[in-house]
Amino acid sequence: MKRLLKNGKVLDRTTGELVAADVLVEGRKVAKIGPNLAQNVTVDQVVELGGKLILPGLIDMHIHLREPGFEAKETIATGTKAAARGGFTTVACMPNTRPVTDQPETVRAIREKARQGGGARVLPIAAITQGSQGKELTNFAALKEAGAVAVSDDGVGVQNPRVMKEAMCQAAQLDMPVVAHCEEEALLVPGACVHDGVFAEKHGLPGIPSESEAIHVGRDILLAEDTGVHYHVCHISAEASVRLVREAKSRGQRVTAEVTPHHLLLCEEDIPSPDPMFKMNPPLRRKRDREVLLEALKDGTIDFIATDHAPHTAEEKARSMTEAPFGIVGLETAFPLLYTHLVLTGKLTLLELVDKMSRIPAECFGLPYGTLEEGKTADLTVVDLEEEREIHPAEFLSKGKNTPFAGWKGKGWPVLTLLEGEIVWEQQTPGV
Ligand SMILES: NC(=O)N[C@@H](CC(=O)O)C(=O)O
Ligand SMILES: [Zn+2]
Ligand SMILES: [Zn+2]
Repeated sequence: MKRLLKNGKVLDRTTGELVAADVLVEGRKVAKIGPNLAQNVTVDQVVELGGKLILPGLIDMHIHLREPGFEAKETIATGTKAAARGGFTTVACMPNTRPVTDQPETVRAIREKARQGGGARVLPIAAITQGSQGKELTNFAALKEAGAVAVSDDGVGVQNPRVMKEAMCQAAQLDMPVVAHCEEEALLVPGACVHDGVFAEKHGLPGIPSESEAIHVGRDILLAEDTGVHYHVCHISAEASVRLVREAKSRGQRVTAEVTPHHLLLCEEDIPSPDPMFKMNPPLRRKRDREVLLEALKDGTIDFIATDHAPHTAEEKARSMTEAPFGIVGLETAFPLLYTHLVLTGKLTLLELVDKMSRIPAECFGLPYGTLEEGKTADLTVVDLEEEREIHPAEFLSKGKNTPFAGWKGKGWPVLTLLEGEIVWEQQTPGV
């Protein structure tokens, strides 16, 4: 199958400018990129792009697909469709399912289901400890052999430093990244649901202090130092955590970090009222933290963006601020939100944003995706940079409608997504 994406634009990596180009897809690969390719080839299908932007398929190294066990929140089928609609072609899913992804069979089952569902490439992340209980390590070698790309107990922090140290030693031997949800439970109070700051104070809500994150970041950097492990910090949110990662990187330690769109765009001051749509872990922190996260993303201290797409049911999110589960969805809004609020405002260049959502996560995890190049896998996302649209959660393909961004307007909507040369999502009616 030969497919020509005609009259598109691509990002010139040397100038950062948009240049007119066609992309010829042959089978699973990008065969050619250049102007007016139509003159020289016969193809099976021509897709007219009308000047829209062709990007490498986006990569999200932190999402929750909820299957097995929590299919009311999301399934592999709905989550990967949501990914495709958001322009993501590769997603890494966290192991806090039921059962927890702590067995090779579960890893294989997720990969098999994802292959059938077909919306996006799914890379399972397996648990560090059995049941993510923080006690007994899982069998990293067997999990890797089954296809796990990393280990994480996301959802909870590994409380015992001895367990974490042993995990790092074993992961280093197998060259598996240790992906850490950083949270020290000894610093938490029951019912803690928002940052321990002005909003918590105003509404009399129990707060989550920044140190509960940073103390694990610091601890883990120390523990990882002599092991040579690739240590990755999930959803970094606090200034102190950023400072610790920066120091580790300055010594050449193999530490990476991700930040979510919501921590880049929102802070505690933006929470209108005690509304569980603004409840996520880690919480929205101070304005100062948000500014530091953006600076750190720009200067490379924070490597890339991951959504932490965390779907929950309407019923669960209708509970009170202390009772509702943590987490918000992100796959279907990440690119337009960040394009509109970081690129169009001049805080990041388009090339920076795209790299931090494709090339860099791929490089950090050694994946052969994330760039638009001849000869590479044809994972592609076409984006409309012009049309402004409003976010309507009812239109999400994800089962989760839990977003604090409902009603926000933006540009930069993905309109066409190709996975290994096949169209996996295409926008039908404008405005949907
Ligand atoms: N981030 C969240 O608020 N929630 C995540 C868990 C997690 O990522 O720690 C979830 O699984 O719902
Ligand atoms: Zn987490
Ligand atoms: Zn998560």
